[in-house]
This record gives sequence, C-alpha cells and structure tokens, in this order.
Amino acid sequence: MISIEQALKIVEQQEIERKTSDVDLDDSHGFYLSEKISSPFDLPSFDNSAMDGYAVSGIYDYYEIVGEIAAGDTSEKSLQSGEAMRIFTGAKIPSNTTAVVMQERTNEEDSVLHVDERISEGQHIRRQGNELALGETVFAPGHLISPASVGLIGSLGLNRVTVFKKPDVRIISTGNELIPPGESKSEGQIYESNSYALQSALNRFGFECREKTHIKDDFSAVKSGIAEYLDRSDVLLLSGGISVGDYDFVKQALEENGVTQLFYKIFQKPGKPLYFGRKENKFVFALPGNPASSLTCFYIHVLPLLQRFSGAAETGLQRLSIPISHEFEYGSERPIFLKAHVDNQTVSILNRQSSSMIHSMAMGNALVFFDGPKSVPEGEIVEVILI
Ligand SMILES: Nc1nc2c(c(=O)[nH]1)N[C@H]1C(S)=C(S)[C@@H](COP(=O)(O)OP(=O)(O)OC[C@H]3O[C@@H](n4cnc5c(N)ncnc54)[C@H](O)[C@@H]3O)O[C@H]1N2
Ligand code: MOO
Repeated sequence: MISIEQALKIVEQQEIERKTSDVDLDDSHGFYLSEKISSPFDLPSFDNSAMDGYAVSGIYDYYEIVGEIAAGDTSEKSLQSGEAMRIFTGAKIPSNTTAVVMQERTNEEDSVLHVDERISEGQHIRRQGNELALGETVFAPGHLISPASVGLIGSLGLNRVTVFKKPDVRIISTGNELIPPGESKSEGQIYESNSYALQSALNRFGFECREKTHIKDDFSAVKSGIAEYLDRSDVLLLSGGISVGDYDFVKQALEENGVTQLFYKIFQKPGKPLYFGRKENKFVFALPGNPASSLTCFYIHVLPLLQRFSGAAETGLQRLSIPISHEFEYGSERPIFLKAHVDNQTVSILNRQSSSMIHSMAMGNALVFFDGPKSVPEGEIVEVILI
C-alpha cells in the first residue's frame, strides 16, 4: 500500500506522448495551449478614448469644437491648443490631445465647449500598449483556454490556435449485480450508476467519454472487453471488481492484456483498492466499485492524469483552507476525504459518509481532507478541495 502523495507522484512522473492539433478559436475553449502566444502588436494599438465626450487640447475652461471622431474612424486628426473634438468610447485620440472630458461634465453652445471640472492631464485616455506590449508573452504552453483567454486571443487578431489533443477516454463497469437505470430490477440487483457519474465528471472537466459498456463478472468477458476498449483508448476507466473477492477479475485481466501495474492500493479512505497501470502510451485506472470511492478517486487521482495528458501546466482541483462550522472527530488511521459543503467561507462535513453512499457527495460541493485521526473544534481551519 502506498501513500496518497506517492500515488500522485507516480501519476505526475509519467512520460506522456502528446499530440497537437490546430483548432478554430470558436472551438478552443477548454483545451490547453501547446504553443506560446506573444502579442503581435501593442494592445491597445492606438491611444483611444475611455468615454463618450470631448478630446481637448490644453487645459482651459472652454474650447472651440472643431469636429467629431467616431469609433472605427481611421483618419488622422489633430487638435490645436484651445480646440476640442467630439469623441466616443474606443475612438482614436487626435494628436495633441491633453485629456478627454466626459460629456456629462460639459455644456455645448454655438460650437463652444464649457468644461465644469478641473481637467487632469491624460484623463480618460487609454494609452497604446497599456494592456500588452508588442512581443510580450501572453500565454505559455499548458495554459487552459478560458472564455476570457478566448477573448484575449481574439483581440490579438488570431482565429486559430495550436492545442494539445484530449485523451480518448472509455469506461467499463463490471459486476453481475448491476442493471441499467430505466429497467425494472429484482431483489439482489442494483442500478449501475458509476459509469454515469464518471461520464458526467469527465464532461464537467472538459473531457468526453467516447464509449462505455458493462461487463459481467466473467474472467474471459472482462479480459476480452478490456482488450477491445484498451485498443481504442488513451485512458481506460474501469469500475468495480478490483478488490480481493472471488469475482474480482479486473487486475488479472489487465495483466493478461499486457498492462503494467504502476500502483495498486492507496492508504486512503475511500478508494483504497485503486489500481493504476499503463501499456505503452495508454493508461488504465481500475476504480473501486463503491460509488463514493469511484468518484473520489476520479477527482483526486484520475483528473490530474487526464489534465497532464492534455498538456496542462497545472493539475488538480482548487484547494482552500477555511474554518469548519462545527466540531468534528475522526478516529481512523487512514487519511480521509470527507464529503462536505462549503458555504459563506465555512465548511460543514455532511452525514452519510460511507463509501457505498453517493448521497452526501450529491448534496456537497467539496471534500475535507484529514491526513489521519483528528479532533477539531468549531472554527478550526481545515483543508478543503472544491469538487
Ligand atoms: N475482504 C475485503 N473486502 C473488501 C476490501 C478489502 O480490502 N478486503 N475492500 C473494500 C473496499 S475499501 C472497497 S472500496 C470495495 C471495492 O471493491 P471492488 O472494486 O471490487 O468493487 P465491487 O466489489 O465490484 O463493488 C463494490 C460495491 O460497489 C457497488 N458497485 C460496483 N459497481 C457499481 C456501479 N457501476 N454502480 C453502482 N454501484 C456499483 C457494488 O454493488 C458493491 O456494493 O471492496 C471492499 N471489500
Ligand atoms: O476504500 Mo473503500 O473505498 O473504503 O470503501
């Protein structure tokens, strides 16, 4: 059995062959850049007005209005001292402009502009290059393209970017007791829910499940199912059948498919019997069947691999240190991820923590991590992982 840190390190140290592709800016959201992007020009590339109002030259109480400039006007315009031009937000500033005055602070009469405020030099002018300088590095490879990143890339005039391809992910659930939701069930059967939870967790973080299937606890069916799916996948997720029971065939079936074990069993709760292996550039996680174990293992161990495979510079979920809203005692030696809810800067640990229960995870939005037995009073700062 290895520690959580050792398991995370093993995932982090995997050499991964990544592929890249050129995508339209419209389709780039959620990918990680494989190229560096530098600014091809100063941004903004010309001095422009931050307000609707008047560009004025010199500092006076009144000016002669000599013209108008609208946003998008590309002509060269110039002011003499004592002159003003009507100007609109985003329009190019005429040369010799001292400041822009908001129209609310002025009165206009017979082409004479009266100013009701003390003008300070440079006010309401957005200077060339004050957001980005020509040649400045905007994004390093590995940057996750967010909506704001898409906006910034577009404002640099780029309509295509080179990104890392996402892994092809497939899911196999195993277990004789499982039947699909929607069918009527008999005593002794339960509804298969892990593959649905895993698929939606994939989607939530920008990944796709290409295919999923269910296989009964039959060694040769599990072995041939793994062979077929592994062949087509970059990352294969299995659920169930990875513990020590007589019908837990997954580990042996992986071995017989040429998968090399990188770790099996982590000193953690839930998700102790997690398996991680690889075959060439393909990775396999066999997740414990208990629903909360399978999803917790996804958040803590699978997600960082998927992110690294996709070229991410930073992996894992956001962590916070915030006060707990109630006292709590935890007795077991195994480091634990507890289902919890973060609200107004405090965190509450939820009831129904068993690995077999998904209810508290469905009600929560976080995991509280304790690295061993703890007795914490209300208000104690605890480590929280947002899920
Ligand atoms: N003798 C031991 N027994 C168990 C140990 C152990 O160390 N020694 N570990 C326990 C722990 S911890 C876990 S976690 C589970 C993991 O077992 P498996 O990965 O082999 O999972 P299964 O036995 O197939 O199923 C466990 C549980 O989860 C339900 N399940 C399975 N798949 C799904 C699914 N797709 N959707 C919903 N629910 C699912 C299944 O019915 C079982 O109730 O082993 C312990 N045992
Ligand atoms: O590790 Mo198991 O996931 O505790 O139930």
